[in-house]
Amino acid sequence: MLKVALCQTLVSDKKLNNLENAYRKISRAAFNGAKIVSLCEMFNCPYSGQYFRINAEEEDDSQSVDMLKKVAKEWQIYVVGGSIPELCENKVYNTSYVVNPQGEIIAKHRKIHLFDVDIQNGIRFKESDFLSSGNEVTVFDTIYGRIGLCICYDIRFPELIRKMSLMGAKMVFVPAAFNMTTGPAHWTTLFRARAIDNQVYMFGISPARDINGAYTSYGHSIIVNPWGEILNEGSEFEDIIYGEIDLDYVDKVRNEIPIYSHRKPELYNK
Ligand SMILES: NC(=O)CC(=O)C(=O)O
Repeated sequence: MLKVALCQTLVSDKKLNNLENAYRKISRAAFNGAKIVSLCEMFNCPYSGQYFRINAEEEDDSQSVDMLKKVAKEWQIYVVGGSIPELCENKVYNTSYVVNPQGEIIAKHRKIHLFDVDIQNGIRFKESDFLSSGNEVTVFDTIYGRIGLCICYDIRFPELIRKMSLMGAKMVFVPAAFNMTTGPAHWTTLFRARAIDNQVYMFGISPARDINGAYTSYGHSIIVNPWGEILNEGSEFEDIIYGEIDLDYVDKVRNEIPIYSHRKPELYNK
């Protein structure tokens, strides 16, 4: 069994506080036996357009990435570093870095699909006013197997998670920040659906809810198994959500319902 932890942190506009809080939460999760620990989307600044560029960091000169490397090495764990605003050639990306137990970056995902929505009587958000989009599907290898990684709105594109699964991922991490319109409506269903679709473990990692913040996150960080069952789910408050993962269970479910050998992509992959 593999212990995984999701750190649902309360993110403020004080970057150093966010980094210290993330460092403490990751350390506590590792002390409690977690071997893979993940943070939420935009763990170093609020998930709101006006904060992205002023908090953006270049990969080679990043307090946030340095913290991830330090804590991963200290505790000999994998850290999925939620996401941060990444500055590169004057563009800002919503980027997740993954660090191995040696403190090295082993993967980097730039959010592919930007959250541009306008929901009547609900949320209006235009991420593309502030951010540029990534264009790569991200999987990475660990001693526990291959893992997929995407960010928040990316989960709404089933083809993306299917692609990661076809590339060999048995677990998919999704640092995310759903809100009070789409969270109650879609969060749980999306994670359960992608888990059942692809027979993978799905991990959703949200910031804690800040009702006074510029953007109110839903919270409810979640772990779903390949059968679509919720193994653990947080509340709206700060917390660490743990799950015991059995990767043989992925194979068991895939043998019982062999969708990968039954699929007929020639009919629908046009
Ligand atoms: N914030 C996002 O990127 C996505 C989201 O909140 C949603 O899909 O709903």
